[in-house]
Amino acid sequence: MPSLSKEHFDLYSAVHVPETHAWPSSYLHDHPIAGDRRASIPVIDISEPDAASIVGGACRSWGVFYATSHGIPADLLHQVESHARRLFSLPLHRKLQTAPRDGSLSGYGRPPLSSFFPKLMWSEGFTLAGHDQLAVTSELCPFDSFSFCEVMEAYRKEMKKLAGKLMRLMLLSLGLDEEEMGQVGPLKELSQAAEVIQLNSYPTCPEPERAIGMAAHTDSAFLTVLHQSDGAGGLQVLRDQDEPGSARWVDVPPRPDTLVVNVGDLFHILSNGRFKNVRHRAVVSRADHRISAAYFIGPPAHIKVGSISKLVDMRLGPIYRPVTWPEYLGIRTRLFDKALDSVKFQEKALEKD
Ligand SMILES: C=C1C[C@]23C[C@@]1(O)CC[C@H]2[C@@]12CCC[C@@](C)(C(=O)O1)[C@H]2[C@@H]3C(=O)O
Ligand SMILES: O=C(O)CCC(=O)C(=O)O
Ligand SMILES: [Fe+2]
Repeated sequence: MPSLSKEHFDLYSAVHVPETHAWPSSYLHDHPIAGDRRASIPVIDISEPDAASIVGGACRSWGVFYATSHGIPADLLHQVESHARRLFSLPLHRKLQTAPRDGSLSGYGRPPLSSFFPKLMWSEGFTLAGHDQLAVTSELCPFDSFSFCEVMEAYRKEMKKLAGKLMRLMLLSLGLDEEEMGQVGPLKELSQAAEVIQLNSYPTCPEPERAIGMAAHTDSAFLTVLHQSDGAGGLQVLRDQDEPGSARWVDVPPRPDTLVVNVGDLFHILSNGRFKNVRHRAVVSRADHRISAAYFIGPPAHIKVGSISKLVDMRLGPIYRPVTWPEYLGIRTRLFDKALDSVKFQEKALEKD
């Protein structure tokens, strides 16, 4: 069993933020927090007839929106959340027993972005990827692994249907017709799509102004659908489309009956840069133990994602070279924030270094 070193400080009983988890204020306050009402994330009823153009507008300008009429049963969302709470409330040594092994992504541990920062984040994660879910969870909680796995599998299926609808709206807004949509892009091999569920736990923090729940990043997949528990919230997105130097963190608080949808790097590539791969982070609070469940959808492992040819200026060519999701994840493991730049045609040299 891995040892319980200070690397695995128990966040749930903390009365102060140790140095290992104290982030420099220059990092935490790199941009101001938006205070004005204009900075509010679009809320979109995705069942409306004109949803595609509104979704397209939100993806271009924000890279994130709230979806209503999403069709995921409220009861399922509650069950996912309560199973996640129960999982994270297990003793640390039990959770560590499920740390990913033998190349698997699934299990308890720090998300990959953690290795790019000298400080630890005020959160715990549990990743469920592909068909190895059951093995991991039956080891973790033998007493109720069946219901945990059933709930997560039901969640995955519902989320996949929703992701299909969302990607259809996004592609429609980019000018693809029904026939083109079936031939190119994420809908072509939807049944084989790669999916990952990431459960995140952000325990209450005695000094929230010194810690970060999840450091700033973009997601790598096509898109992410996020359910967050009620309460103070914590998700923030970087709004950076105005004049240079005016970027601001905007709160994305929980709203009843809505899910948060954000554009990932691969949809940014697919749209040849039209959709914003939104940078986001999670802050923590003194009062709320927050849970989030992120669903990521990407192409099947063997499919290369390149820009849709209709969206490419023939004189300039595509901005990015085509990549598979596993290849791109590998690049991110080495370059993190610079991964997208490294697959830009103009900047190929970076990745060769
Ligand atoms: C498929 C994946 C996407 C992800 C890396 C991972 O292998 C599994 C966890 C995902 C996650 C969740 C937290 C933020 C993030 C950047 C990270 O470090 O781990 C994402 C990764 C991603 O979007 O690339
Ligand atoms: O918990 C959140 O609000 C953000 C989680 C997130 O960004 C992720 O899992 O990629
Ligand atoms: Fe994320």
